[in-house]
Amino acid sequence: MSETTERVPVEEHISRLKDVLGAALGARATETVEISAGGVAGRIVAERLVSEVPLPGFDNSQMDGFALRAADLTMREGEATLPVAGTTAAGNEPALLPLGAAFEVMTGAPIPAGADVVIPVEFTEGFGAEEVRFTGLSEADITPGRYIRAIGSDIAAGELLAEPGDVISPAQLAVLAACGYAEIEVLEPIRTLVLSTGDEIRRPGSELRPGQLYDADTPLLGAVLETFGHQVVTSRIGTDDPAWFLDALDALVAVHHPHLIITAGGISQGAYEVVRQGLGGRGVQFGTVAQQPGGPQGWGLLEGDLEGRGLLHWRSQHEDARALIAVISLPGNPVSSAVSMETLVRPALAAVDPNCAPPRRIMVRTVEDISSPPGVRQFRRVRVLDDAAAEAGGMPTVALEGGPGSHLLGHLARADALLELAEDDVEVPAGAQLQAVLITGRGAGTR
Ligand SMILES: Nc1nc2c(c(=O)[nH]1)N[C@H]1C(S)=C(S)[C@@H](COP(=O)(O)OP(=O)(O)OC[C@H]3O[C@@H](n4cnc5c(N)ncnc54)[C@H](O)[C@@H]3O)O[C@H]1N2
Ligand code: MOO
Repeated sequence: MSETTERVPVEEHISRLKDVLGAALGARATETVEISAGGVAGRIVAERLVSEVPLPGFDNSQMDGFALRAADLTMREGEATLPVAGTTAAGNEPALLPLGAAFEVMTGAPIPAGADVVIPVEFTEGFGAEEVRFTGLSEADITPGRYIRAIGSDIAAGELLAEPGDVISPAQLAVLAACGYAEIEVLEPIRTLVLSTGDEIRRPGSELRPGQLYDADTPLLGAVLETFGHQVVTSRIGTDDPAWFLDALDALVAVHHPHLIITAGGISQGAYEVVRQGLGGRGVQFGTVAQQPGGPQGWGLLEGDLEGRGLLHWRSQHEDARALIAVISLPGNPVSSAVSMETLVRPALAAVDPNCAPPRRIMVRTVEDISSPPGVRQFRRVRVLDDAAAEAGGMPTVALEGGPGSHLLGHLARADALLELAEDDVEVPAGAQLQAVLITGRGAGTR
C-alpha cells in the first residue's frame, strides 16, 4: 500500500485527479449513433463533420407571394400588372418562369427559373386569378433577391459543422440532420461505478440491525455525476474484508466495464478500512488533502482485464491503455463525499471532459463571525440570504447552515453553497467578502 502522510494542498490533489481521469477518459472508445435517436445532444463528437451540401439546398421563397423578374415589371405610382403563369409550393420541383409573367409561390417553394424577386401576397388582391395587380410597391420591394432565400446563404458546401471534442448542441444536431447526416461517431458516455462500502451500510428499504445505517452516499454522488452526463451504476459492497471487497469489485467491473470507479468510505486511519486495504494492494494511493470536509482521499489508475474477467491490476503491469479505469476514493461521511465531489472531483473532471462544467464560484458577504482551523481549506455550508441583491448585480449575503461536522447531511440539503475559508482564514469577521462554490442542483443555473 502506498501512503502519503502529509496534507497536500487542494490544487495538487486536483492535479493528481486530472492525471488519472485524463488517462482513463482519454482512452474512451467511439460509437455510432443515429442523429434522430434520443440522447444525442450532449454527446461528444469523435469525427470531423463537414457539410457536403449547401443550405438552403436551392433558392426558395421566404414569403407566400409572386415570383417574377424585376425587369418585367413596369411600375406606375407603385402599381403594376402581370399575367400569372402558374403556382408552386414547398416540395414541388422548380418551375420555369415565362418571360413577362409572374408565378404564385408559397413559402419554401423553389424559385421558378428566371425569377429574381418575390413580392408578398399582401401587395395584391390574392391568389387564384389569371392576372396579378400589385399596389403600394416601392423600388425597395422589387430589388432583385428580395424575399429569396439563396442557395448556400446559411451553410456553404464544404463548411465545417463540428470537430472532435465538440459537445453537440440541439441546434448543431438540427444542422447535421438538415445537411443529410443520418448517423455520427461520438465518444461513448462515461460509465461510472459508484460504490459505498462498510458492513454497517444498508440499501434503503432493507431492515436495519442496531449500529447499521442506510446508504446516503451513492444516491448523492450518483445524482451529481448524472448531471455531468455519466451513465451511473450504484452499488454497495457491504463488507469490511478487503479480499471480499476486491472479489465483489471485480465482479462489478466485469459486468459494467466502468471508465471511472468512485468509492465512498473505508479510507481513513481505522482498523477496518476496506477500500484502503483492498485497493492499496493494487497500487491505488491514499493520502490526506488540506481540506475539511474531505481530508482523506484516494486516487489511482487500474486496468481492467482484457479477457473480460474483470480482474483489476495496477496499470504498470500492462501497457495497453484501452481498459484503463480511474479510481477515486472519497471519505464515507456523506458531507465529506459531497464536498469532495464539488471541490476536488468536479474541477478535475471539468478539465478533461467538456460535458462537465467547472464549479460555479461566486463572491459572497458573510453576516456573522466565523472561525476556521489553520492550514486547511474549510468549506462551510451556507444559505444565500439575499437573492434580490444578487439579481440586481449586488453581492449576495450568506449565513452558515449548520456546523462544520461532516455527518450533517440535513444541513447540506438546505445549503446553497460552500463558503471557502482559505488556509490562513482563521478568524473571519462578519461582513467579509469571500468566495463560495454553488452546490450542484441548488438554485437557478447551478448545474
Ligand atoms: N484517527 C483518525 N480518524 C479519522 C480521521 C483521521 O484523520 N484520523 N479522519 C476523519 C475524517 S476527516 C473522515 S472524513 C472520516 C473518513 O472515514 P472513511 O472514509 O474511512 O469512512 P468510514 O469510516 O467508512 O465512514 C465514515 C462515516 O460515514 C458513514 N458512512 C460511510 N458510508 C456511508 C454511506 N454510504 N452512507 C451514509 N453514511 C456513510 C460511516 O458510517 C461513518 O460514520 O474518518 C475520520 N476518522
Ligand atoms: O475531512 Mo472529514 O472529511 O472532516 O469529515
